[in-house]
Amino acid sequence: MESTILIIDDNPEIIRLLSAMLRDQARILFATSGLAGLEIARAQRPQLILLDVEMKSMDGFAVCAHIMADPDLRHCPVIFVTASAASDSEIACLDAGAVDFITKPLNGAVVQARVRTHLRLQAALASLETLASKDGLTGLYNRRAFDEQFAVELARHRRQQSPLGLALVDVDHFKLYNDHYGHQLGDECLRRVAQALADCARRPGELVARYGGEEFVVLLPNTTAEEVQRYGEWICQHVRDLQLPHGASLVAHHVTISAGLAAAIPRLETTPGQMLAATDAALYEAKRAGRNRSAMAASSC
Ligand SMILES: Nc1nc2c(ncn2[C@@H]2O[C@H](COP(=O)(O)OP(=O)(O)OP(=O)(O)O)[C@@H](O)[C@H]2O)c(=O)[nH]1
Repeated sequence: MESTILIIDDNPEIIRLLSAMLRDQARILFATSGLAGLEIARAQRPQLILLDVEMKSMDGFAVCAHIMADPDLRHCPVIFVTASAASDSEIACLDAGAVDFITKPLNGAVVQARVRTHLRLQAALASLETLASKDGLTGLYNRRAFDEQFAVELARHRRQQSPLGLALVDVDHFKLYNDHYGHQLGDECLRRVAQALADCARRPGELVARYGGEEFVVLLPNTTAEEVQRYGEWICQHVRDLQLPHGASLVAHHVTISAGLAAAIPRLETTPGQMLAATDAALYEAKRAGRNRSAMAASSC
């Protein structure tokens, strides 16, 4: 994927020069003021920002402070472009959160080398982040990523007093599936169920994760109890519709799932652990009632 670099400088001549130096390395965006630059950065999420220090209305340090304070932007590396080569000005740039700085007059080879290094580092970091947040077998988010997002969403729904839905999904008689078909086909079955759950996540913000083993968890933002109940029925049907043979199942001839469901407008004292426990109890109830179905948590969280 081609990288994107945002140049923020109030001197169009510098923008033209930098663009000419870097156009073979990345897609170039530019802004001639700090405010416009921040807007473009939020909308386009560039891989690197080249930021002029000495701008008139909002200087580079102020822009950098906004970038560092924004959770969506602070991972984007900033290289300051400055006319001053004095060491206290270098230190000020690095202290402000920049990863590097380039001094004027601009030297094409130096600019290209520094930018290349930071784009490489950024790409390596992005693939490490993917590795750290995704489950290797299914490609879904892993439990760590889910736990992080769940905490964020719970706090947001508490603030906005809107209902947050949660589903805990378990493949029925999966031990028997493994015993019958072998571990490799068991893995393939988990991939197919994971894909089916991912296909059912259609609303913005819905997050499907592998919770562990043959268990999956789904976060359903702004979803009422009735909607969560319908969602539960829908995913059970969707997995039934896959018609994956399960010759050893005690409930059907094909692979089925059970789902525990909960929805709550979080109170001040509601914790992720409480909501998960309520959902887990509902999953237990769905299993107890015969599997191949969903059940709603009885208690409000
Ligand atoms: N193939 C495969 N099997 C896994 C994986 N992770 C966990 N399992 C298996 O999933 C099975 C889960 O078994 P149980 O917890 O007894 O659940 P179950 O057989 O589905 O029974 P119920 O949930 O009560 O319907 C175990 O046999 C695990 O070895 C995996 O990544 N791949």
